[in-house]
Amino acid sequence: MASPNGGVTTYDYDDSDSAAPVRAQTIEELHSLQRKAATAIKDGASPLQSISASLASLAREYGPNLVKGDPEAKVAPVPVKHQQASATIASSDSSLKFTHVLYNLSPAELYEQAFGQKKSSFITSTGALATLSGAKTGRSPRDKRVVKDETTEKELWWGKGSPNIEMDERQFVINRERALDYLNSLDKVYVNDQFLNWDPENRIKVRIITSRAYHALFMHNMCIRPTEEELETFGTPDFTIYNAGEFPANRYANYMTSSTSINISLARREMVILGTQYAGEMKKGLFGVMHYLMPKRGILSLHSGCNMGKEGDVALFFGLSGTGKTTLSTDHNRLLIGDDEHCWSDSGVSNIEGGCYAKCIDLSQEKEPDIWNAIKFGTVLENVVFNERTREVDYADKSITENTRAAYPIEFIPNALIPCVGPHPKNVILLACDAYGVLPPVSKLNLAQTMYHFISGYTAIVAGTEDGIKEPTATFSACFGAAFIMYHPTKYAAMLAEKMQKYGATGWLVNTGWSGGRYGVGSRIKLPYTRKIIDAIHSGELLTANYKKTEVFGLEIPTGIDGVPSEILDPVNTWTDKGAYKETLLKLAGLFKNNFEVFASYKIGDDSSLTDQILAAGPNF
Ligand SMILES: Nc1ncnc2c1ncn2[C@@H]1O[C@H](COP(=O)(O)OP(=O)(O)O)[C@@H](O)[C@H]1O
Ligand SMILES: C=C(OP(=O)(O)O)C(=O)O
Ligand SMILES: [Ca+2]
Ligand SMILES: [Mn+2]
Repeated sequence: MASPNGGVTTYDYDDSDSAAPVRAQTIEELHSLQRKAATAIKDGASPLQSISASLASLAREYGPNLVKGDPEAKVAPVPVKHQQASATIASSDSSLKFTHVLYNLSPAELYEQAFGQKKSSFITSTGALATLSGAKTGRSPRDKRVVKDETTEKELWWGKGSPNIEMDERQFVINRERALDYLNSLDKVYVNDQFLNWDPENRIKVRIITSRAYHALFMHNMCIRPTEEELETFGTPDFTIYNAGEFPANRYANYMTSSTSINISLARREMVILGTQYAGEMKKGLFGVMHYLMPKRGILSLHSGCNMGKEGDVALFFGLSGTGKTTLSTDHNRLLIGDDEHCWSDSGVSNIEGGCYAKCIDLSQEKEPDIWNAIKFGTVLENVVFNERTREVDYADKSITENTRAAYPIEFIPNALIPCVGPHPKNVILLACDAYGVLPPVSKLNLAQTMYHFISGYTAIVAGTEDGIKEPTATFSACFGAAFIMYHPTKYAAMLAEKMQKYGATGWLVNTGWSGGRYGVGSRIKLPYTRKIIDAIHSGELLTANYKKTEVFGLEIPTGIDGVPSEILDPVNTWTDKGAYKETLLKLAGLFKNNFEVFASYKIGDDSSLTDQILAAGPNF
């Protein structure tokens, strides 16, 4: 204590002061006082037994020697009971080894695990967990394989344009065994049991088994978090992910074209990941599964963000990765239902996930305050660059990738609507990030045009989200998410048309991409303008505005919107070289026409007049 006298500082080293001493006699005792026993997951064998079954080789009756808890905790292993039986049918040395299972750890525990595990995990100045996903910083769609069997051969979309590249059942179980052998060879694995879909009647139980603590935290944030009671009665999962992404696929195996492989067996209800640690692979993989399961129940799965106004008006934001679903659905004046994956059933909309996965390249506090503030303790920051000393993140830095990401639980957004469900949508907004700069910032669509553009799914793939993409590249991604759909696009389109008609939703096409010239010449439409456009859609202002029709694409464009310079509403005004504009417009129209040819022979819905109208809703030139 500082002495009040003469400015001389003295210190009191007396041990016999009045402060109560801690009630510990030894340092170990003191440490044990620090942590209060948690009531969390019971030590009972039931989740372990179920995990053991998940991790079992198909050639053995029992799983590996699993034990709950961290090996570092140095408690004697108490293996799951039936494991003892496996000793009698032990088939290799690996069955003598114990693998510790860390089950549904909390974010704080996962932070500590991540720090111990990798040199690449750090805490940032705002408390987020910054980490690296390794060699892959985006999805690898060319390495996705789906088991083609008698059922899926008939049911799924295969061939040109389809995301489903086939593999057989045999190769699936070989890859599964490779992943399991890797996971079982580790001292510890992380297991999360969680849910998908906020609609209680259509909730799916998922289990994620992974070698990396950051993957477990990512899925903790992204899937719906069970309560303790829900976990006790969790039982057997409906779908399991084996994430052995740190270990490569065998590139000499059948159907493999690289050491990265993402495999889905719908019959086995399993996904195996080898050779990629990009976390988005898990969430988007499960999305594919929902695209299979939900339509079977008459529920439409949507690659869209979703929010709701104070009056209960719901809007969907369809768009391929990086086109603005997360940014535009996270709106301070509206309730966030979800940023990426939804279901539309007869009772309304529901979010599939429990969290958001925002791109954070060039993130600014001013333009995206809610996302900015969500980057705090518990949030996973993938592949960002930060100051070595202050640990402040530099969101402008693309040294690792342009696809830097933040994954946070949805309740980190202050106006999230929990549970994440809402009534039937009023507005269906198709986000197209046009790298050619010729699509209007906003157009009102009739039903046939909405279907035409939904099936076309024209946009740019922005740099980084997919392996090998270095700059915005024009693409047609059916249903604005062709990489994730399972059935033919027209199946989803017919369902969307039926629901939009039934519930009277209005379609809009919003260009969040370029204006005043193509990528490299023009510039990206300013986010504040896009926000004003979206506001005018929500408020109903755009329903009653004055419209004119564009040439070639025949789009209805408003002549004025509050807060948006009128001249940008018609893209021709923003191009200095009008000849180049027309040429580019025709080029894009030609691409649309070519792309749609494969869909021209499909009937959409029961109403064949709709099919004709959709065909006529494309560009005319
Ligand atoms: N006019 C605009 N509209 C929407 N997003 C824009 C616009 N201009 C720039 N952006 C940026 O584009 C990115 C959109 O990404 P995001 O919302 O995460 O896409 P998605 O959720 O569809 O994958 C964000 O980084 C956002 O800041
Ligand atoms: C996570 C992804 O998508 P989105 O940008 O739509 O969230 C992705 O495509 O890897
Ligand atoms: Ca003292
Ligand atoms: Mn998103």
